[in-house]
Amino acid sequence: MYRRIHEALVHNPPLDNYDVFKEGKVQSFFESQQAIIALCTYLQELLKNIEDLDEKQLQEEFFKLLQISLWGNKCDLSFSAGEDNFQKASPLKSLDNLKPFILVDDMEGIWSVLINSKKRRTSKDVTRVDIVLDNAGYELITDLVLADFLLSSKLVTEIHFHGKCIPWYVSDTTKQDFNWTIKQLQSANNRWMSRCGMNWEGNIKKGVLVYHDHMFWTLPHEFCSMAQVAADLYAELQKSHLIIFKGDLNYRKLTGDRKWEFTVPFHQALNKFHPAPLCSLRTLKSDVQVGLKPGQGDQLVTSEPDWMICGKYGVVQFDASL
Ligand SMILES: O=P(O)(O)OC[C@H]1O[C@](O)(CO)[C@@H](O)[C@@H]1O
Repeated sequence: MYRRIHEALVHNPPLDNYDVFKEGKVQSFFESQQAIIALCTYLQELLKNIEDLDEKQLQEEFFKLLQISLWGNKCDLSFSAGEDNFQKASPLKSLDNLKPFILVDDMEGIWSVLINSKKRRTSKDVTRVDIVLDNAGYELITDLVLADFLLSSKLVTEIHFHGKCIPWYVSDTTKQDFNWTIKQLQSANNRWMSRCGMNWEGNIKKGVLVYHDHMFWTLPHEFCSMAQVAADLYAELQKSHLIIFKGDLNYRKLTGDRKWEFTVPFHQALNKFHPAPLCSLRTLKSDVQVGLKPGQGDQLVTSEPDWMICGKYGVVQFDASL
């Protein structure tokens, strides 16, 4: 459907660049303004003392921002059928209450990759994290905040974002959305927001924050076929130390969208897709889930029949093997 909409527009200049979902995405950004201010303020305060944080404190901050990025995935215009589901509550205050809804928590494994690579790094080495983006609006801000923290803490030296070439699943991020968001922050009437926008623009200019897009992300293939279907993209991802896949649709494509038993290991469901250590930050909106403990899924089926599609639960799921 999204390709059809794109096709209809692309053949009809001057509408060929028109994004029919732009209005919804812009509204989602402005409706989440208080949450965005809270996040930008938190980040700027954190950056003031980032050099003084010890390893434990750095880990705590990383876990917080990773969870913020996970729950940012609740804000999605395809899930809410275009209806209002913006981030209204303060994202930092709600983290403790949301913790019980994380069904798989592999944050420690992700941390090990980052801290070990920081410790091993010489001044010439690059540590690269790739973030395969999902929704624009509030979720994208959470991803940019996480990226800024990773760079500023020197846990990594480069962040590569991957977005969609055409408007997709209503609110998915395109290059236009990415650039628009950074411009909006720069010119915002709030000093912390504008400082974030200026820093991020600076990081783009320095080449440590890079935006990529590729048609593969809007083709129907499961990710285990990437090496054959899009060898160039697979080779690009192989340069990464950690790939973060955001959102439900990416999870479906990681696991081949099959009706797996809940206890099947994530590694098995990836079906040999291992360009680099990878993780998924996803709130559950569709009926595929792997890597649960025995009985965990069955218990939820009984207590909450719509647990897989209601967007209330989340996973931080990691696979290290190559
Ligand atoms: O933006 P996300 O997290 O990828 O969610 C998209 C999901 O929303 C839906 O469009 C509706 O739930 C699913 O088909 C799809 O997997």
